[in-house]
Amino acid sequence: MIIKTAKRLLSSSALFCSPRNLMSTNNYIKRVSIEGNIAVGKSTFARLLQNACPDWDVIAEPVSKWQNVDQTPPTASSPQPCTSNLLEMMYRDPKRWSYTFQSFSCMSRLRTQLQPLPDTLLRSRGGAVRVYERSVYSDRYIFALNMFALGCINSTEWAVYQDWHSFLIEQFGHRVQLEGIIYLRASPQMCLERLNRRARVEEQEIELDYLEKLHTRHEDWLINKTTTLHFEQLMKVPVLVLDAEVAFEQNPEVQDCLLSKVRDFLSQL
Ligand SMILES: Nc1ncnc2c1ncn2[C@@H]1O[C@H](COP(=O)(O)OP(=O)(O)OP(=O)(O)O)[C@@H](O)[C@H]1O
Ligand SMILES: Nc1nc(=O)c2ncn([C@H]3C[C@H](O)[C@@H](CO)O3)c2[nH]1
Repeated sequence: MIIKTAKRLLSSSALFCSPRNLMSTNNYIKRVSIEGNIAVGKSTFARLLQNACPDWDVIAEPVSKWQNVDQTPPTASSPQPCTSNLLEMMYRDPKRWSYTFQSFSCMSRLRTQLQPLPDTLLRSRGGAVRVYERSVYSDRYIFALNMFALGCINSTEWAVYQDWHSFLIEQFGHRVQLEGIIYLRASPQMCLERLNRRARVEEQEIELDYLEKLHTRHEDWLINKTTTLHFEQLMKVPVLVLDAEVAFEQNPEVQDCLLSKVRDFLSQL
């Protein structure tokens, strides 16, 4: 009877409905987002986490969706799907495309955060962990807010964005909450260096000033706590700050140190 009930709970979205995401008496799902400036190393760190903790469900930021927005479904007469690169459009003409970009990025993040848990995660012993690269919260409190401050989103667009963002987050409630945030922190200069080394074509025009503004947004939200937030639970989410200035990619000792900080953090959530 208990097993049947647990199976039903695990296989349904009821999993997300209780205040602490109860999976069974001793088992919780812990959802954590990795936040940080552009090119600080979130994807690299996410891959490191996935390799070190194969039981965890680590979900990448849906950048390729933004680079390939389907315009029309393929038909018999035109079998090649026609796509546009919204990331490139946003960087090329931010005043024209920032609102469109934020609505699409936020929707894609929401979809990601609402994805049902895979069976492997549900079976994991000692509690399930899901890690997202960024979240619906950084969409608003880092990027959209910054675009508004820069005048790339006008006040009507900002009011509309905030209205539907608040409505959706309130409607989905526990299903889109986070139990923790990992903040990868490095200087904007270091991020620019990594960004240039990575050389993503859409990002060629990004300047230090833009990364400095985004850095300040992260600091205000996650360290100084001066950003005005609109969700009570978000104000209380614990934040683990990791020094991402160090080159951890080729350094197993630094990797082990970072991983143990993450494990300790998760064990306390
Ligand atoms: N700790 C590190 N030390 C040195 N280089 C790094 C480090 N972390 C990442 N890199 C390199 O920096 C570049 C950017 O890393 P990555 O793509 O992981 O950044 P990101 O934070 O996911 O970027 P975005 O904000 O665009 O999603 C890559 O070339 C990666 O190899
Ligand atoms: N304007 C804007 N709003 C977002 O919500 C957002 N999220 C990510 N990005 C940019 C940063 C990297 O170039 C690239 C990959 O992270 O996409 C964003 N840009």
